[in-house]
Amino acid sequence: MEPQAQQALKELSFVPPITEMESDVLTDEALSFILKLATRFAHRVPELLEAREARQAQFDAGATPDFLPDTAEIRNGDWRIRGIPEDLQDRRLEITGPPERKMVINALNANVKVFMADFEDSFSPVWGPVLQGQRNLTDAINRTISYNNPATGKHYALGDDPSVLICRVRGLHLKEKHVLLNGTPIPGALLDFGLYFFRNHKTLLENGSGPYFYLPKLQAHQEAAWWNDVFCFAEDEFNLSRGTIKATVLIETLPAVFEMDEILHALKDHIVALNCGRWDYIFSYIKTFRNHPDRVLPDRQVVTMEKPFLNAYSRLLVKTCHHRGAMAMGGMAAFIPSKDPEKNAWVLDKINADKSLEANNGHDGTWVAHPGLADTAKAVFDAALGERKNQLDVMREQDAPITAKELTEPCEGDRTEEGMRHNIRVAVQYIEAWISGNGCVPIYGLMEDAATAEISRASIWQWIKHEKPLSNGKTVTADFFRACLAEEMVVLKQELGETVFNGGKYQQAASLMEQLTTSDELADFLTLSGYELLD
Ligand SMILES: CC(=O)SCCNC(=O)CCNC(=O)[C@H](O)C(C)(C)COP(=O)(O)OP(=O)(O)OC[C@H]1O[C@@H](n2cnc3c(N)ncnc32)[C@H](O)[C@@H]1OP(=O)(O)O
Ligand SMILES: O=CC(=O)O
Ligand SMILES: [Mg+2]
Repeated sequence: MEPQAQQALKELSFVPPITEMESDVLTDEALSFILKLATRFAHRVPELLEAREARQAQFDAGATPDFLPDTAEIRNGDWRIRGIPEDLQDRRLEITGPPERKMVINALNANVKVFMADFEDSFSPVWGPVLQGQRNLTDAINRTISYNNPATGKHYALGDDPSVLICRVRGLHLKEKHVLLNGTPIPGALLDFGLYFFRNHKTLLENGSGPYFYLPKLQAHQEAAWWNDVFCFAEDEFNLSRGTIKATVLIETLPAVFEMDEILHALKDHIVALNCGRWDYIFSYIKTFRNHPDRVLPDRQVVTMEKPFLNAYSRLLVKTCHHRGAMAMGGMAAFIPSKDPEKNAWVLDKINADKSLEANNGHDGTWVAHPGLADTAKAVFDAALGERKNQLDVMREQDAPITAKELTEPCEGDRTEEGMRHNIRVAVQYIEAWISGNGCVPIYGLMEDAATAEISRASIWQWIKHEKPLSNGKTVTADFFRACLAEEMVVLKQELGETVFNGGKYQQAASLMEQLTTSDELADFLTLSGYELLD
């Protein structure tokens, strides 16, 4: 064993210890690289997270987010990002999904340009699947991936022209409790990044692609600078030229929308795009304004991209990106196909409307959650782009300036008892799935993942906090919520059937939901308490 690898095994520890079965992914050489990353960068993450808290304390005291006075020079400066590789020039349609074996093959074969393999919102980071996800992606990159479905006998293999692969790593708030550096769990983001980069960068580059990443849930440009340091270190370590790693940053927190120029600037050698992660963004609006009674959101169903604060976010993202030569990706409509043809036609109409709004705002591409939506979404962007690969040329100067007031506009709409009860059933079912190891599930015809479920549970917390009246005159209190939760558990048992209900972790999910919803402080992420319940 190389001396460096021996060192890695001394300083990193594993709980439980690495098994023979895991040593194909956790090789000595891979661990040596993870150790270098963790030693150099892990200690800066708590500082970044503390800065988030300090900022939130100001919002809690009544401040509202705004553009930063100290970085006006960056916003006013004349600079552009380094550039966009050929295989990322056309991103009109991207499919997303957790890195499960069948899903990876289906996504790479779908009628899309890019597959975002997701270790974040749609993934429950159980240790085994974290490692299996890495194996699946490496097999996909090596073009050796295949899968036999034992239930149907169907064989899955890659087609001739797989889509471009981008890996979304975990957010900075999530630790990987199975890997410790001097006794402290390392950031999940560093493990996901380190393994994917180490295992695949060479083959990706030989295949004419590259190590491409989606970075989720950033709240400040200092976090982008941290990622830039990680990327520079990784490139230097493997003698790769600056800018080999390419990143797309999700703008999915309210503070980050005020720092888009700064984020692009901090990562300018590496960044190629920003993306409107609308679900986390809505969740972040709730979190940021948790103490602001005038900014309590209505029923989740009415908070659509047509609402002024969300439309302003999409338009400002397009404008900022195009000004700097970066692509502006749209986000996810949560609808998924239905087996009922009439319902499915309705779903496709919704997809068409949502994607048309994005294309008209100037986005260069968008996301779908399911291959059955790909043709519809792609047709919208095909029509908008014409002969072009993207619409980087669209500047929409008529949008200037988009103000802080527009971005933080209160959102009109009803708060209903049915909306609240619906949120309870969705959140309980999603939490149950997540703590059982499944990060993305269809519930009542919608794709639910960590970001969408956060909205469901945080909305109720906010309604309780501000004792909001519902459209039927009742007031939302903790006791009222508890009574509704008990009743909705009975409904869920009926809907799911006794066998599924009793065989699942629904009681555990309900008690986590109760704890999250009635606590004095709004918990940062449901996945933090959820992770304590995971293997
Ligand atoms: C807020 C955000 O962050 S959005 C991004 C994160 N969220 C996601 O990535 C959602 C990804 N989507 C999914 O996980 C799934 O579509 C779900 C869970 C919503 C529904 O999945 P299923 O219940 O399996 O759907 P369904 O039964 O209709 O699937 C039909 C086929 O499509 C495949 N499929 C469904 N979604 C996807 C996908 N996203 N990528 C690739 N294939 C998919 C299924 O594997 C299945 O394949 P098969 O016919 O070969 O067996
Ligand atoms: O990650 C995407 C989102 O909408 O959240
Ligand atoms: Mg998200």
